[in-house]
Amino acid sequence: MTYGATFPLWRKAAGDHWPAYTRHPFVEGMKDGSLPRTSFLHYLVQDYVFLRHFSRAWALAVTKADTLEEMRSCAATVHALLNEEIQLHVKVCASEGISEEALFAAEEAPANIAYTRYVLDAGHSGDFLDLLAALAPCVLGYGEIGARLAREASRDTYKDWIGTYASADYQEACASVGALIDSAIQRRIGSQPEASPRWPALCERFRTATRLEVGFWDMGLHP
Ligand SMILES: Cc1ncc(C[n+]2csc(CCO)c2C)c(N)n1
Repeated sequence: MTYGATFPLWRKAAGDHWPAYTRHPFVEGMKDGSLPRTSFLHYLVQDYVFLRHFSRAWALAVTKADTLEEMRSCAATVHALLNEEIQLHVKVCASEGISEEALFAAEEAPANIAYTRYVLDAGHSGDFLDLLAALAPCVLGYGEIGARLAREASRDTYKDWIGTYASADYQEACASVGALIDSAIQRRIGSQPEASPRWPALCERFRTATRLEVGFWDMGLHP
């Protein structure tokens, strides 16, 4: 999956942290069905909390955008997160006897706090590009993981999760976030972004968010 021109460059700059995230033992456990259900449910409850804060970060992106088109794209993501992606968590947890009230009241794990507050700070202390670089690993990494697991999964245990991120809808959302990043980069630092003095800091944002994704899977695996 390339999802545009910028993402493959950022992914390469993240080095070994990228496969540590997208091929984490938690992911491989969903692939072969060996991931314990308790780990998955613990992850889902934390992810519900994660999505609330992640929605706030995309809402911050609306305020950091320069054009109406950028604003629309970020606002559409806020809508999809709050009204669609969170619903999957509510549904799966309900079927396991975890109520929405319990989800809302869940205590946020330190790795979870670290990740979302890092992304929010990237937006508060930086501009639209800093924020997009911190948001990108989450959105596009799950697109990559979903597409690969749909091809390689050997068990159906986690097929709903895999199906969500492998779906044409989600893959299209990734393509449009990739296009949003490319046009935002072009608009602010031009067609040779790697030559921009801002480039190393943007790669660093992406790399750090990728490391925080690894920490999130670790947290899921060892509740
Ligand atoms: C820890 C963690 N990382 C990534 C995602 C995936 N994700 C988060 S928001 C979003 C939609 C657009 O931003 C997607 C796909 C997740 N659920 N939990």
